[in-house]
Amino acid sequence: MNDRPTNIAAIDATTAAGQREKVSIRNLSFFYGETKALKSINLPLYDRTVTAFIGPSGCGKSTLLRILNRIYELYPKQHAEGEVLLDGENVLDPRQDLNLLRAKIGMVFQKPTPFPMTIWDNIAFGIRLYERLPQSELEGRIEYALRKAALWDEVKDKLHKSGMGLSGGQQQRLCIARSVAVKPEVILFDEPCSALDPISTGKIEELIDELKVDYTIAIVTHNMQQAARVSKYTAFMYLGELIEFNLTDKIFTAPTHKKTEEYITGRFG
Ligand SMILES: Nc1ncnc2c1ncn2[C@@H]1O[C@H](COP(=O)(O)OP(=O)(O)OP(=O)(O)O)[C@@H](O)[C@H]1O
Repeated sequence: MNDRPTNIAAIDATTAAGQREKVSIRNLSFFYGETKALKSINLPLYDRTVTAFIGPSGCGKSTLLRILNRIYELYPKQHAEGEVLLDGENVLDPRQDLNLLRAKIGMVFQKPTPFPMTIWDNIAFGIRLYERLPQSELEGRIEYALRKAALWDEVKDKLHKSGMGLSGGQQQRLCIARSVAVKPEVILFDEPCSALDPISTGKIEELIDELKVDYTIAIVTHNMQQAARVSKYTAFMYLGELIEFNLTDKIFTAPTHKKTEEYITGRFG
C-alpha cells in the first residue's frame, strides 16, 4: 500500500475507458491570503458522470468546488493558480465571462438558499439573469426545471406562493430547479443533504442519479455511504492534497493508499 499522493497520470487507463473529460483540473493550487489550502491538484470530471469528493473536515473539498465556478472571487485575498479546463477552455482565464461561467457551472449549497420570493420567481429570476425569453417559453422552462428537480407535482398548484414556505427538502429541490433552469453543463453539490432528513436525502440522491444523464456532477459529502451510492468516481483529499482518485467501487473496496483506507474504515476524520 502506497502512502504518497496520486498523480492523475498514474490512473489506470482502463479506469477511464470511453470517458470524456468535461472538466480537467491541472496543477491547481489555492491560497487564502498566504495560506495554501490546495496543493497542485490534478483531476478529471468525466462527462455526465458523478464524482464524489470525500475527506476529513478542512481538507479542501469545498474550496475545490468553489474554484470551479470562481465563486471564491466574491471574497478578497483568495486566489487560484493552475488550470481548470471546461471543454478545453481555462475558466481561470481573467477574460472569462463570469456570468456565462456560472450559468454553465451551477452550484447547490449545503443549506437550501431559496430567495424570499415566490417559487415561480425563484426560478424566473435566475433565467432572466442570462436570457430574455418570451412569456410562454419562460413558463415552459420553469415547468421543465421543476420537473427535472422532481418538484413539479408538489408545487404546480402553488407556484405563486413563497419558496420559503416549502419544507427543507423541497427548498433544496427548488435550488436544484433554479440551477437546472439556466441549462448548465456541470452542477456542483456542496454537501446538499447535510441539513435534510433521510427521506429528503433519499429524494435528492435519486435526483442526482437522474440528473447525471444530462449533466456532469461533482458532490462533496461527509457521508461515505452517500458517496458510494451516488458516484461513479471518488476523490479522497487530505490536508489540501488529492491522495487518491479512482472508480468509487475501487476506492471503497481496494484503496491504493493507506490514508484512504484509514479514512474509509473510520480510523480518522
Ligand atoms: N475563508 C477562509 N479563510 C481562510 N482559510 C479558509 C477559509 N475557508 C477555508 N479555509 C481553510 O482552507 C482549508 C480547506 O477548507 P474547506 O472548507 O475547503 O475544507 P472542507 O474539506 O470542505 O471542510 P468541511 O468538510 O469541514 O466543510 C481549511 O484549512 C480551512 O481552514
